[in-house]
Amino acid sequence: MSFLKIQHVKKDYPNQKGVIKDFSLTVEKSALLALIGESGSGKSTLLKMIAGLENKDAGAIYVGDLKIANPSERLVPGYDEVQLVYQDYKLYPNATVEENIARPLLLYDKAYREKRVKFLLKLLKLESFKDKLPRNLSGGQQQKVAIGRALSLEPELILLDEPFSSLDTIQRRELLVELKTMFRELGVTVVFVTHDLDDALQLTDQLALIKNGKLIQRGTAAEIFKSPANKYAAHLFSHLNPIPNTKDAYIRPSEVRLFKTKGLKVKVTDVQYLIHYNQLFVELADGVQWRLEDQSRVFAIGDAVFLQWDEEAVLNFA
Ligand SMILES: Nc1ncnc2c1ncn2[C@@H]1O[C@H](COP(=O)(O)OP(=O)(O)OP(=O)(O)O)[C@@H](O)[C@H]1O
Repeated sequence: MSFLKIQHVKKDYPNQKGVIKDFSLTVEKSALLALIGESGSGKSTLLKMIAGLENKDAGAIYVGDLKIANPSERLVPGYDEVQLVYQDYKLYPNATVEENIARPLLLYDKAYREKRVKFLLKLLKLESFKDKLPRNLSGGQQQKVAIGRALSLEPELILLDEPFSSLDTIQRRELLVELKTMFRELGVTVVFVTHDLDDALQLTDQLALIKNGKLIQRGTAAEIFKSPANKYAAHLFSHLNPIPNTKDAYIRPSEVRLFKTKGLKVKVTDVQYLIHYNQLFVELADGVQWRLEDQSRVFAIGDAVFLQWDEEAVLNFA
């Protein structure tokens, strides 16, 4: 059953119309969903509206049975049930890790507070850092404390707005894998905003693609890879080679087979050594540039390569 329901939400800013355009999306309870879109597509605005921290112009948002009101309708904006964590989420600099996580629980019973904080420190593997100040932690540990603080009030929905973008790739990937296990254990529902498909796939394979304030496609990574709704969705997964003499048809580099004879003849203009294959930059007869994957690393600059692919692999957007 749907847990988060976003129904026909619209948003204009005074100087920017159509930031969110008739946006509808549902997310199941305990699901982890990545909301992917390029910069300025409206991701942060949407998350803030889900958290009740930004006014919507139209539509409705429900978290379970809770109808999210606009901040203009409430004395204190936001909800304990929905926690938003973003990159600049500030920890209290002069409070320890333990105190930072306990802070939202100050009004709760002491025994409950201590039990909850102990549970979260263990869950986040921060027990041995509990007496440290944020500045003495790594970036990844600081983000875990921020997540611990967001989890302290037992929210049902966690919204992550690119909170890990300041971390290096290795730290970020490790943290995402760790968080995935933790979120699953807790059964909390998560919407993770990112513009990076690789990051999204570390946490989940449930994707929603947003462009210019509109939902482009919703599905698993495999579904969207196989049947992308448009060129934008297809392009998130890989480079697209335009097929000559077609209106809007493309083939992915990974779908093109390379031969020394027979097929479409192209010439190698550059070779790039990548981890799993050599990336070839090639030129077709009419000057069109393509990229190819040379798995056996046999072709060099100046070589002629002959290409073949299956018709079923062609992506047609005409
Ligand atoms: N408070 C605001 N007032 C006016 N315009 C805003 C405001 N917040 C965002 N915008 C504009 O709305 C559009 C969507 O912004 P938003 O931050 O939601 O996008 P985003 O997809 O999260 O982008 P990014 O990935 O860069 O954070 C942008 O064009 C932005 O300039």
